Amino acid sequence: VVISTLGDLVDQPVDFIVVGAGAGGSVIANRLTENLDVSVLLIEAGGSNEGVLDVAVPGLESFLINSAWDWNFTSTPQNAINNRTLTVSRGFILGGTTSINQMVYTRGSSEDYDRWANLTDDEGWSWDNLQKYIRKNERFTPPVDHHNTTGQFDPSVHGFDGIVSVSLQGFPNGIDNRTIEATRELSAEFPYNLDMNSGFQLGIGWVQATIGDGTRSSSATSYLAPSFISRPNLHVLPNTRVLRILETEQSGSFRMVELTQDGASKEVIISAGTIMTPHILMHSGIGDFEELESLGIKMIHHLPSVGKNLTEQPIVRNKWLVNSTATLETIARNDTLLAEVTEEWERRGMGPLVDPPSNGALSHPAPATGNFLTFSTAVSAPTSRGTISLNSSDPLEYPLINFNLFSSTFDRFVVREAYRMTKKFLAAKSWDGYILAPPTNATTDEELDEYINENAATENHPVGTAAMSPKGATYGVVDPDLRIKGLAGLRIVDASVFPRFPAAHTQVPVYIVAERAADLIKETWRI
Ligand SMILES: Cc1cc2nc3c(=O)[nH]c(=O)nc-3n(C[C@H](O)[C@H](O)[C@H](O)COP(=O)(O)OP(=O)(O)OC[C@H]3O[C@@H](n4cnc5c(N)ncnc54)[C@H](O)[C@@H]3O)c2cc1C
Repeated sequence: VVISTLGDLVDQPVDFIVVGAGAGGSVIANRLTENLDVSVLLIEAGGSNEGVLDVAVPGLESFLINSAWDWNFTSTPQNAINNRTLTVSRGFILGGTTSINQMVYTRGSSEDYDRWANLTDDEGWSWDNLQKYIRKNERFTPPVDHHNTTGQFDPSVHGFDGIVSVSLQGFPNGIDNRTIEATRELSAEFPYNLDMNSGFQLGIGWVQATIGDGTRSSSATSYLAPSFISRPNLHVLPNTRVLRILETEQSGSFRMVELTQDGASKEVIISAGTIMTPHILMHSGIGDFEELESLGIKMIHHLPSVGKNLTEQPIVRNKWLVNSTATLETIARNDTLLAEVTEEWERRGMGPLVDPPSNGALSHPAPATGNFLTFSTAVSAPTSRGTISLNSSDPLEYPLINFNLFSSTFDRFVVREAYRMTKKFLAAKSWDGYILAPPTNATTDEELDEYINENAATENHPVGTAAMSPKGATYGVVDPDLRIKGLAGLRIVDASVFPRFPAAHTQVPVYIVAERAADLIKETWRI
């Protein structure tokens, strides 16, 4: 049930308070309230997703960046890329960042999760042991154009009964055949991969996205769908920002959030995401004492790893000029055409807006001239590490976000070599007559570095600022069961707990973590 103030809560206190209704928090709120005897208060800083057209229409995703549904953070100047500051988008709305993201569905490789199991000393995080959670999350559905998908994915590795809809593209793209042809011609270096979500993801294949019937499937439309959000034991409080978590009378036990008089009788679960989770912790006195002391924040629990290990994927969006007008720039530049395709989506649920923006950029504003093939190169498992820190004791002020992008020379090497590989791929015969000009004439390492410095951005996939480590380790923020080290009543369930990247986009890994976390919480409380 959606409530507008805490005063609407009648049966206090609730069993659990969940902070943040994004990928992690929505899963926890849903799974814990499957048992009608368990009550949950889910608090979200942003507003409702109901009726927001740009959120629902996959192809309009770029209109959400820097909108009212974005926290609109900015990074600190990044030394390695000419001291540029970078836009940091995070969803400020029910569904969190799953309501504004690009919807690409990738899990990462089996080795990524097996590495998590090693790093945390907990076999429960291995690829094999997480399979049931992958299935609980995923509902693979036919694409909206009902084209024949045989040979475009491997049904044996997918879940068909989960909650978040996933589908292949629902509108043909001008580069589809050229791309598949190129994997045939250059199969040694660019092999066709039937399904990148099998646990082995090298190669080129068809994109899968969190879309059902041509509409975004976010954690709000899935885990908080009407049949769930109407549960009498689930209280959803939007438009409410949590400033701090408060200690109860019993020292070392955290079961209150600032704003409430009566806290949670069992646990508070923080799911505010990689940027805001450490922010809330530090303002609550949980962090590096030296840093907290310098800001005059009351120190409660010394945990120096809070806010450290910030890991982000650098990306360069390489725009190749093409000999075609059938790309998204044509729509983005023409308001009448944009209105037409939006109407087609609203009337029939069809057309070019049923897929995430790709092949060109439906960017806002569109480039004045030219049509482009955007061939992005990113470091999916970067080695640079940054920090989230505070520069004020005011919890309403945004934290300092320093990715330290390219502080590791390895990451830069990867982006340079990846760009060189895009050139090889686009030299296949299937692209003849299509490519008109490269994004840059740079060829040497030095020239490419300058191109990277001017064009690198982030994938908006920050992770790792409240990382898991083995039970008893003197580093890390949470144990492998996601409880904060040394404290009672507090768990973290979001992308901040990743000890390292799965080499993937990040929503699915968060869903997987949260599905397992819900079981861990149920086990603890036998509910
Ligand atoms: C532009 C963009 C494109 C992306 N594209 C993809 C993609 O294609 N595929 C993919 O897999 N991933 C993508 N991602 C990333 C993915 O969506 C996130 O990694 C994922 O949603 C993170 O989940 P989370 O639970 O950690 O945090 P979030 O989903 O961000 O949820 C955190 C929630 O907590 C709320 N919150 C924060 N602070 C407070 C507070 N103090 N009080 C109350 N509530 C608070 C926030 O408003 C938010 O709702 C993209 C992200 C962006 C920004």
